[in-house]
Amino acid sequence: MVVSIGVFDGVHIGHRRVLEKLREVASSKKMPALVFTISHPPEYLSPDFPGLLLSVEERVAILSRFSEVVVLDFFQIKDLSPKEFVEKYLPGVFGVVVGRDFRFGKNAEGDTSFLRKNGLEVYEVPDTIVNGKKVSSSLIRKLVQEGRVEEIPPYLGRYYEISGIVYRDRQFGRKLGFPTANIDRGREKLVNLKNGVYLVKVNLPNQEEKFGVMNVGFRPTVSDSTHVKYEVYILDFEGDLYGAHLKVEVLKFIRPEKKFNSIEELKNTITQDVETAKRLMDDIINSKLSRRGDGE
Ligand SMILES: Cc1cc2nc3c(=O)[nH]c(=O)nc-3n(C[C@H](O)[C@H](O)[C@H](O)COP(=O)(O)O)c2cc1C
Ligand SMILES: Nc1ncnc2c1ncn2[C@@H]1O[C@H](COP(=O)(O)OP(=O)(O)O)[C@@H](O)[C@H]1O
Repeated sequence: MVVSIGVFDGVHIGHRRVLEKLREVASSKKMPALVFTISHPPEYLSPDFPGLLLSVEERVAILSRFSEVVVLDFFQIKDLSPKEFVEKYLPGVFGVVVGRDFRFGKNAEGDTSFLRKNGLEVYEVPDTIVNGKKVSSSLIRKLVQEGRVEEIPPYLGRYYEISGIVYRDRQFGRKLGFPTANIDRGREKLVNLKNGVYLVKVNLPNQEEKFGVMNVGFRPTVSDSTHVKYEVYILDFEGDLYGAHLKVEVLKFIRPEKKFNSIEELKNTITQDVETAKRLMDDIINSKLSRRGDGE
């Protein structure tokens, strides 16, 4: 068997190169491939850690498109010596495909030379560089936190996406004329987008895709909560989404969140946000159509 080991948070294009190499080595050796994904990075324990890009379930769902996947609980492996790690997880393994600087075990004492000494073939995949920068989960987390979502696709390989179950709230949105699906992102500590309004594309449970406007933040006009809320007003949609699982691609930052002096001002601004979103949506649709017209 050939394995890959790492956190793989985000499953970005650098991770994808490692996964492609894993598949290539496994098929050339006619061996099965397996990814060990470590539930959390060591930085998770630091108070400064901004949060994961994906929940472990979301990550496993993406990794499963490339290979069989097994989750290693970080809290169970973090104190193993390199020798204990190899004995416990790598018996019978032929080779290991990892990124550069791969470390494992207690105090990150294990490295690729330790693996080689223990008879394993090691395939090290070089760093992936985009725009002169090394692609990394921490670089993408920073772009998410700064709301720079349009800059994310070259590193992540797709737009940043949030997902979760739609929950019921106090139903003020529909009174305002803009019902919003509130998304519960789950219990995991996930990175938060900068507070503000975004153009998004929503994947509905029936696989239909709709554009929308998402507000991320505390809703200072109507609440004094400090819990970050994710809520989406879906364009050209009517229906009940309570309990549904939504995936939301975050395409563009529109404006920061504001505290308005009246509900009327809030309502007028949301009306403008919807106009802005419709214009941007038309631009996206037209640019796709014209690209198709170029005969690509
Ligand atoms: C496009 C959009 C932009 C929003 N912008 C703001 C904002 O700048 N400030 C704010 O306090 N609330 C903002 N909100 C949140 C509204 O206050 C919230 O949707 C409304 O109070 C309904 O809340 P409910 O989910 O509790 O029913 C925005 C909502 C949407 C859909
Ligand atoms: N265009 C739409 N965009 C988002 N949600 C909608 C839309 N039309 C209907 N809904 C439904 O309305 C609910 C949101 O209404 P809202 O009054 O904001 O209530 P709540 O405070 O419970 O979120 C959504 O969860 C969904 O079920």
